[in-house]
Amino acid sequence: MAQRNQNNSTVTLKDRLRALRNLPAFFKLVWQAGPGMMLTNILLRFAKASIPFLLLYIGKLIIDRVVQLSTGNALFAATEVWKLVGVEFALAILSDGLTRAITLIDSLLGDLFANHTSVRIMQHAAQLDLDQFEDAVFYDKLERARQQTVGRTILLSQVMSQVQDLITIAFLAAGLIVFNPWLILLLIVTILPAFLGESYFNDQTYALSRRQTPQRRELDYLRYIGASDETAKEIKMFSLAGFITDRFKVLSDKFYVDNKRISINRSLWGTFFALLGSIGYYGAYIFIIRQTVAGALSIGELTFLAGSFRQLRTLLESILSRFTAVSQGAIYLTDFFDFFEIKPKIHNADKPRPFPDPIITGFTFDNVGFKYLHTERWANRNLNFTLHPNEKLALVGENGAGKSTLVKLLARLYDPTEGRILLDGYDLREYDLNDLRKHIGIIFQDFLRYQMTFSQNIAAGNIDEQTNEELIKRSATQSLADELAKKLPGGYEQMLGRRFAEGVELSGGEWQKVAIARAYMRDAQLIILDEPTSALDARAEFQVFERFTELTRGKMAVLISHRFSTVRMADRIIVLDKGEIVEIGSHQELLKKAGRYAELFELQAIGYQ
Ligand SMILES: Nc1ncnc2c1ncn2[C@@H]1O[C@H](COP(=O)(O)OP(=O)(O)OP(=O)(O)O)[C@@H](O)[C@H]1O
Repeated sequence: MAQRNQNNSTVTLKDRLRALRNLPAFFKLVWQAGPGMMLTNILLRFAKASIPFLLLYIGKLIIDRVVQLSTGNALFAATEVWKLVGVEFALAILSDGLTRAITLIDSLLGDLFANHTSVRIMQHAAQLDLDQFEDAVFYDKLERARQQTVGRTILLSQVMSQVQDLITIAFLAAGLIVFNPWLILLLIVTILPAFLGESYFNDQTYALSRRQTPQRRELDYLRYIGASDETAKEIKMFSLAGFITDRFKVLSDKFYVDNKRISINRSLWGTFFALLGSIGYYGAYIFIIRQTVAGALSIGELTFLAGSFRQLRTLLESILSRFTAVSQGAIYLTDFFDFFEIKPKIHNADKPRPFPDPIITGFTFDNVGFKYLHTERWANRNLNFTLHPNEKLALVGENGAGKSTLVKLLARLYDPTEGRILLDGYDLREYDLNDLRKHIGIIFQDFLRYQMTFSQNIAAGNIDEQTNEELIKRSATQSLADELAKKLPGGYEQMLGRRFAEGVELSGGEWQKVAIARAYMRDAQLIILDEPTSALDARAEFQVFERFTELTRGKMAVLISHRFSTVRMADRIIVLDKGEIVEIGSHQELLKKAGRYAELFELQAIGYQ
């Protein structure tokens, strides 16, 4: 793919020409979106390309015959003129029909292309790593790629029209060359300034649009927090609406001013260049008239040549300005293809090791350390421990101690920055990523509240089983969500959330029960619960964990919780501080040790008194 310096927003002619190399890949995508339609489009455009020349030529024949008939010099019958008029009429109708058919197919193909590429973007985004989603540069690329799905459909008709116009020009130019090749030169000289002006302003627009990407994302974000069901509560209570709309206004006004400056310049220069074009045309026109008056041309030839010249001018002008638009489109395409060039760092081993079922020795952290992208601080460091089969491990520590990071490493959402995690003695990276994830059931503290049905919210834990009502019901029963379903008017088919019609909003704890059911949807060997019970009332949490212990018997489990009543149920507890393990042992052992755990435990006990 054409590459360009990401930090440099100015575009050279070389960049433009290089960007044209994106076109074959682009057309391949269009072809994949709708092969039949693309072929029809090409054929129709070929047919349409020949019509302007035919119309002019038949016009010339008609005029010459009419002149001869009117001066009484005709050597043919008057009906011949009517036949020609009939042919011209048929061609005019055909031309109109072709234009409509082409426009229709362009727009249908455009829709297909937009759908096809949106799906491709979603598929590709799904393969990428979590840390790529946490990177602003990545979001800029994603945003630009998304813009291309709709924006580029116009490129398709532009390139096709370009080819069509080139064919029409070839026909018309052949006629002019026979008469006087200098006219063609005159034509090009008068049009060139317009072309250069057009390309200059396109460069400016593109550079501006690139510079504006982060602000455009900010505008989208402001639009979202300014008016959405998830944000309305807080925005109202903190009276943030004014703050948000002011920021929106400042940004959008700046957009407006920047765009206005370019648009005005473009339109002033455009007027001047159009004037040059008109001077060229009338120069040629005068020349043709003089030739006709001198008797070197017939009246029919006069109309044919003047018509050809006028049409050529329009066509050349649009071809040249379209060239800048096409190369511009091709440059935007670089952004689109750049997005597909982003490859996940976390991927499958070439020959993955078969996943152990059952796991024999467990997961071993061997001096594991991890730093998030673009940060200098270690979120986890010097982690050395083994999670044994059948073991229930709890992670405790203050906010930011590195608990969630540890479980994300375990699930290979990130790979360690140093050290390694072993599963049954082999690096986690040697196993198939899908196998690993299939054997892990994980519920995050910031789990998703899908604006879908109750049943789909649970099936999300194992979407292959989305029609397995029995499994869904059993999982719901295990997480106490089943009682909730009984209270909902739509039962398991109840739409949840407020975003769509007839949706019912749940309380924080109710959502957690639904989310926990997802963990039971798969027969995972390791279940991780990252604080999903924080909003449950004391009785519900006790019941959830009582069942959890029962249901995960024979399995490995990792729990993150700030409630010691829950934590103490674990076989072993790891106490983390600033990313490192400070203590490890059972509840009793750690209490006896009278260290950090005992201190935190005491603090909570005092709080409950
Ligand atoms: N996506 C991220 N990018 C950069 N830094 C992060 C990211 N997620 C977490 N951190 C940082 O890593 C450190 C550990 O965070 P982590 O979420 O693992 O803590 P935690 O112990 O789970 O905290 P809590 O109890 O508040 O959930 C924190 O200092 C946090 O700021």
